[in-house]
Amino acid sequence: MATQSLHLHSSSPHHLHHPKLQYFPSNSQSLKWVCLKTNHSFAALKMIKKLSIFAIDGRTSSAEIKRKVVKKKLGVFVSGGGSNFRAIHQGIIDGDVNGEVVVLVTNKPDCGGALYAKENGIPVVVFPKVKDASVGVSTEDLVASLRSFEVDYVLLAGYLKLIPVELIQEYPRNVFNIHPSLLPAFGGKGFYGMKVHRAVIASGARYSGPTIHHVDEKYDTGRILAQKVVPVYSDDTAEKLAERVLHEEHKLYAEVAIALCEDRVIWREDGVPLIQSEENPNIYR
Ligand SMILES: Nc1nc2c(c(=O)[nH]1)N[C@@H](CN(C=O)c1ccc(C(=O)N[C@@H](CCC(=O)O)C(=O)O)cc1)CN2
Ligand SMILES: NCC(=O)N[C@@H]1O[C@H](COP(=O)([O-])[O-])[C@@H](O)[C@H]1O
Repeated sequence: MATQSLHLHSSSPHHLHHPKLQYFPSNSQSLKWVCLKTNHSFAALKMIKKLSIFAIDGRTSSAEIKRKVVKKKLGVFVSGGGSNFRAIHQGIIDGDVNGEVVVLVTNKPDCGGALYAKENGIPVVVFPKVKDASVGVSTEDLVASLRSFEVDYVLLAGYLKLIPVELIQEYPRNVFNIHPSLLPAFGGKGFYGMKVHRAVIASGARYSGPTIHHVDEKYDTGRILAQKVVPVYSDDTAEKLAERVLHEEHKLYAEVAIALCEDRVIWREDGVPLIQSEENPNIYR
């Protein structure tokens, strides 16, 4: 593979024109890093700015480069089995998600997600306090705890309690949730777990699917970031539909986690979050 030096030019005030930052792409996939001469490469420039100045011996792939970027710290909230949490964690283990789960928060300290966290050495925080028990933290202590873990993003994954406004104010654009229907349909207070799928089937809807959205003060009213359509069949039970939707949830949340950890979630002027394409930074969805 021919090697080429990377001369960085940006209209940003932080010119990154460093003759010593030589990047020798080792495969065609890395070529996108070469000739960053337009504003659209600013995301890539930010990525590179985080890298130390280092010589690349020509064997380093862009995936290895990504791994040298500082990992994002994730705080995951669960109330049940935690299969979405495990899907995100598997994405980290596989090297696809450039992050780490630094804390698991739950209102059910014995749930499957909490047990998985303990088995994997991930600290568990109980919120809100369990009734009539000393276990659990206050809202103030929860926020302080997330800050102490230096959490960058809060990901709700089957968490069944209302996130307090104090946390949302502390993390104004950094809390996301997955819901098992195509919001705004079948969302809000009372719509969680199998209740959602039963309502979808009872309505006669022909399509359902997961939604990942920004979290605001109310249940399921935050702006939508990502969705995937799943067919609803005439003979579907709530359990069969739940299984079909959950399969797509795992893929969608891993995709969103990858984008978040690569700073590829961009906010439109009207407040809608978009995912910037990894292949072409001019494309958003
Ligand atoms: N501030 C926010 N908090 C939470 C949101 C949100 O969008 N904003 N999303 C929920 C997750 N969720 C749907 O995606 C959801 C979870 C739970 C409920 C609900 O009605 N809960 C019951 C209590 C259930 C229980 O304790 O077992 C209730 O509040 O009466 C609706 C939607 C997470 N938090
Ligand atoms: N309204 C919130 C809600 O219903 N969330 C849903 O709870 C399930 C948790 O499964 P998991 O614990 O295996 O990830 C998921 O289907 C998620 O969409």
